[in-house]
Amino acid sequence: MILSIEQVSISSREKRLVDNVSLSIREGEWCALVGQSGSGKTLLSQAIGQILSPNLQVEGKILFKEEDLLSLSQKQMRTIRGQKLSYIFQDYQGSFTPFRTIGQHFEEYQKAHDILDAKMRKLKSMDALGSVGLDEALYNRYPFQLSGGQLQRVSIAMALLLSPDLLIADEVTTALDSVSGHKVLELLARRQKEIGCAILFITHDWRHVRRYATRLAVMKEGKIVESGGKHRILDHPQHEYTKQLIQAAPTLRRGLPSGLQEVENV
Ligand SMILES: Nc1ncnc2c1ncn2[C@@H]1O[C@H](COP(=O)(O)OP(=O)(O)OP(=O)(O)O)[C@@H](O)[C@H]1O
Repeated sequence: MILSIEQVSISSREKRLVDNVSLSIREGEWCALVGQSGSGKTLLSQAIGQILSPNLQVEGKILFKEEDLLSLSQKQMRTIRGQKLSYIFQDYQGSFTPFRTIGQHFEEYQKAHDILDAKMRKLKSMDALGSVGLDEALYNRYPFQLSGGQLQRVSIAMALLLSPDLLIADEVTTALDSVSGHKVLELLARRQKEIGCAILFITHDWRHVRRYATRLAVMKEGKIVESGGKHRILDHPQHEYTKQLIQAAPTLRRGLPSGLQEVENV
């Protein structure tokens, strides 16, 4: 296992928001985390990298390559984030500083991870842009000069720059139109194969679960109610809530077994 979340709870002063959750992710797998808004998916993913808001308390264990992340200091976590564990968020705009070029973002990211050779940094940045199908000319552009899809591709390039073992992708296509979203995910799937990282993929879109996930966990009101192989869950959901979610998903109601690809209008 690359990641074992063991009996993790997250609480604010008033309330327990994530309740005794356990979940494991294997090397190289694509694990989708689904569930209604407010069920605690984002909080759980933030607990992994210790980027939870300071008003929240977390208990339990999060073993990442056998090491309990919850026992590490912020300084130790900074070396893990980016190098071994990285994030892509829905709000890709917020991940970029408007008055810095794409190249400057790449520069800072690498300097923060002790890549001290300037030539090497430039080379890696250009390579990374190429790896997500973007023209090298974008290096000198500002974020506002790129489309949403291009910016999200830059986010992917940056998140994968140091070949992490685990990528956490939180609703990364929600802010994109469906064509751009589709391209971004196809690219992510290709890059995942090349790098071999595991992905924790938070989504509301069952088409994406069907197409990309290998495993699936379903969250409801702070608990994981069901988890397992994608085909098992899509074809034979056990929990009533999972059944309801699948029934409500328009493209899955047509009754295709999960192994069959349907033609999607994206
Ligand atoms: N810093 C915080 N303090 C108190 N409550 C919070 C905090 N952050 C999130 N919450 C609450 O925790 C619950 C879970 O939030 P979370 O963002 O993890 O849900 P989610 O499943 O990711 O939802 P969505 O699918 O809409 O993104 C929500 O009720 C939210 O309001």
